[in-house]
Amino acid sequence: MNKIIFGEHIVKSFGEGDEQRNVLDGVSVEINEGEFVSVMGPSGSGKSTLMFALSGTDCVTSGKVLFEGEDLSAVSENELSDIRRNKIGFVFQQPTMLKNLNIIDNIILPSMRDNRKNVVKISEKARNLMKRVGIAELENRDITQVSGGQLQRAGICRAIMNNPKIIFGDEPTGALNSKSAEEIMDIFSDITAEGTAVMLVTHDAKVAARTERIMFMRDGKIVSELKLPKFDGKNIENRVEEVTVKMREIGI
Ligand SMILES: Nc1ncnc2c1ncn2[C@@H]1O[C@H](COP(=O)(O)OP(=O)(O)OP(=O)(O)O)[C@@H](O)[C@H]1O
Repeated sequence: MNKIIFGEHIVKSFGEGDEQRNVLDGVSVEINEGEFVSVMGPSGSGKSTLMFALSGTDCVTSGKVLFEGEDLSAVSENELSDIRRNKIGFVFQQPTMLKNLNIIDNIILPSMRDNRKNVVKISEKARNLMKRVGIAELENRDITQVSGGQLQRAGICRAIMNNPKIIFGDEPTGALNSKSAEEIMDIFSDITAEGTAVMLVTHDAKVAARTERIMFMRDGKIVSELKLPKFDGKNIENRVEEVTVKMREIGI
């Protein structure tokens, strides 16, 4: 399996002098093509900071992040923004969409930046993705005229427009009811089956239980990992129980 990301002994500190604190304290992590992974841990344990470090959003204080073998701290600003734009997708709890654009325009906007001439092709791709995630009929709606789950589906379409190698999700189902959350997790599962890796940061055992590898963080370190078989639609209760037991074990 191809390695997409390799983070080696990542340290990220904030503050100076006596105030300096390692929010990531020597984290090593590997994410492979098509892997579905999640990160859990108490509030403030460094989950989002890890996501920002692995995605090149934020630089690391020491250690390395290799993206498909390329050291993110050694590439130029332009190369880094190319990687972030074309190889990485982001999905947040609240999709950040522009209010004056309808759903499809919000989805295609980031792809248009490099490719103004291909608007027909890009729109066609967006329509296919919207169909796939069940929001085909909403393309002309204003972003205020759709549900939270539908908006999140649009956010996922936007994140996968450029066929990224990996999608990072920060509590992507945090604002959704349980049915919508499950549907979003089904979409992530499908995406990983096609080879795109997905890494989710979550507090929700049910979300983590859908992934295949759960990293548990505490005080800036990965203190434990749980591997689960690929989810086949069955026995979610047992998976949630396994995650919950592990959470209790490490005091989350
Ligand atoms: N830019 C920053 N400057 C200073 N401290 C920061 C900065 N970003 C994060 N921190 C601190 O780093 C620690 C880890 O933050 P992080 O957001 O990674 O935690 P988290 O595990 O994602 O928490 P939560 O579950 O609450 O989202 C926190 O104590 C936070 O206050």
